[in-house]
Amino acid sequence: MFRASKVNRRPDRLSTYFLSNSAVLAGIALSGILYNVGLTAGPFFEGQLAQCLIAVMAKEKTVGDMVNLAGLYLAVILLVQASRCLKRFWVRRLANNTARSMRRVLYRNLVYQNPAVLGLDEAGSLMTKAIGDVDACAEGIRKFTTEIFDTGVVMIAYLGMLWYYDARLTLLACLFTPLAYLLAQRLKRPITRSSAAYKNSVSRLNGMALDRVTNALTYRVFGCEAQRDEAYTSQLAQVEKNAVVSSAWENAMQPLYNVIAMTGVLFVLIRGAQNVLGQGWAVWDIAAFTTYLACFSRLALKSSHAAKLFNAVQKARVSWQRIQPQLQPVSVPEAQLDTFTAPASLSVEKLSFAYPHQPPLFSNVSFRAQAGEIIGITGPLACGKSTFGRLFLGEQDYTGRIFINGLDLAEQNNAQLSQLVAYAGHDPQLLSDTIAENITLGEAFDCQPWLTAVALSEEVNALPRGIQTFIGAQGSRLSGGQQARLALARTLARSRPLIILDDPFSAVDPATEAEILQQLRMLAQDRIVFLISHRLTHFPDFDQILWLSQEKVQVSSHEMMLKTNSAYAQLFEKQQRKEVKNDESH
Ligand SMILES: Nc1ncnc2c1ncn2[C@@H]1O[C@H](COP(=O)(O)OP(=O)(O)OP(=O)(O)O)[C@@H](O)[C@H]1O
Repeated sequence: MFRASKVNRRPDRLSTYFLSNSAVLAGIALSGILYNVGLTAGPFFEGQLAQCLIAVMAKEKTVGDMVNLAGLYLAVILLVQASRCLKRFWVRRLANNTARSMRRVLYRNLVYQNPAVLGLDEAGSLMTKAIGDVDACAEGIRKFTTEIFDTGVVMIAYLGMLWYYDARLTLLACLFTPLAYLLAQRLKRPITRSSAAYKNSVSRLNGMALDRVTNALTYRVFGCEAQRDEAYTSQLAQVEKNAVVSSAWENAMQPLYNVIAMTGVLFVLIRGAQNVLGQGWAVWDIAAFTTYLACFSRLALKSSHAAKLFNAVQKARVSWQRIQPQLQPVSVPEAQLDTFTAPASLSVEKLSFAYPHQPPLFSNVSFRAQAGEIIGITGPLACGKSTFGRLFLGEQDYTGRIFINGLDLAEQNNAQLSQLVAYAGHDPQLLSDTIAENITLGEAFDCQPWLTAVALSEEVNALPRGIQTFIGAQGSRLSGGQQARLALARTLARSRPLIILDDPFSAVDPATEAEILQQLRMLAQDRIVFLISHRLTHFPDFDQILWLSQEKVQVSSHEMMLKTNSAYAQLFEKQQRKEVKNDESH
């Protein structure tokens, strides 16, 4: 169940992630200001200690005064460091919350996207790449937030201190800091470019690794392993090259920023000494000189960090730009409830479909069906049987209308559609999880009746871990027939008015097919079933037959089809003869 939080409303805006963490931000602000303003206590106490030492040597103060001062210094530093720990904790929490929110939005967007888009983009690798970007973004947010305080606030505090001691000297000595920023601005482009090139090459490499694992068998069978190896190695070399360039741009700049920002120290030493001698713009003692020098060097160091922060933000921006399009708001159901209670009804009116720039696959399909009916769908090879079934999943636009239980399918969103239609396609699409989890998908119900319905319970119960058996990636530890039956169990377990089964028995032997069909008849008494198949063995038992072809679309009973549709009659009789021959040969 997903709550309609701020993040769900505008997940494509970076500010959303900050706004939805206002309490955490308040914690960061409080501890951050305390820590960073407290940092100026360091130079102040160092100056006071230097002055005190001189006074002790001149016998104007005692060693006890010095120890008291050092004790106070220690207490203040402890307080400052405690604030630092708190600030780090809150910043980490902000990054974790952001990463979690982004991952959740990403996951939902991928899962609720049009399945056709998922098919094209390989959802798995898309997700892997996107998660890498989410992590980079969250890390960017963490660094940015940290540096806003550890660099921004602390620099203001140090500057205030310097200004207090000698405003004119501060202006002169700090002139070099903007120069370091200017340089950072100029180098923005090559740093962004090299970072983007590196990230893209890593993404491509990840995609190739995933492709090699997924299609390992195909590459082996077709003898293209060496070719794939070569392509992978060359991409790996490219990644290494890009990593070196990107890291060189990032790291080589730091010493340069440091040198530029520290140049002002020359003025501090000369004019500061003149101040102590009473010949400068201000009148200083040793404490003031020590404090000013310590403050300035820390400020210079911090300003060079600011340039580094800028690079980190640039990197995070590249990642953000890549994932932002995948973080669009989506409408998601409040809860996945089984809403179907009434007996099913279906009305298909003048349904026509053509893929873009292609002639119509079928035109003007019209028929009605009532609860308990099984409709066999067949036709010549590649006539559009699977496409017809998938139209009910809202994958493609069609002309004509489809009503399920009186609801116009075209007006339903993906979530509503999922409540009306259950589907099992060619590809079982099994999860790398247990048998039970593949049926329940996280819901709490008994999966035994569904295993029985697909004639799988005996085989599963014979396994040492029964329904808790892990089936491996894409069900690789099951046979093809077992995979198909498991996918079928998952589909049947969903109480939906329309069940679409696309060639569900291609990997199942005829006896098991007959057993499952018998079960299906009982289970689907209040539902409508589409059974898409080339194999017409059980079509005589079905309530209606839909014949699909470019030339002719026909809906009627099996008997009528035999009399009026010669193509159907020929196909059926040919299969009958083959089955008789097979029986005789056994
Ligand atoms: N996404 C697509 N874009 C364009 N054409 C497609 C697409 N998917 C399928 N086709 C084409 O549409 C036609 C029908 O495909 P479909 O898979 O629906 O037929 P089918 O009757 O189920 O096939 P089969 O007899 O192999 O089971 C085929 O010519 C196929 O190449």
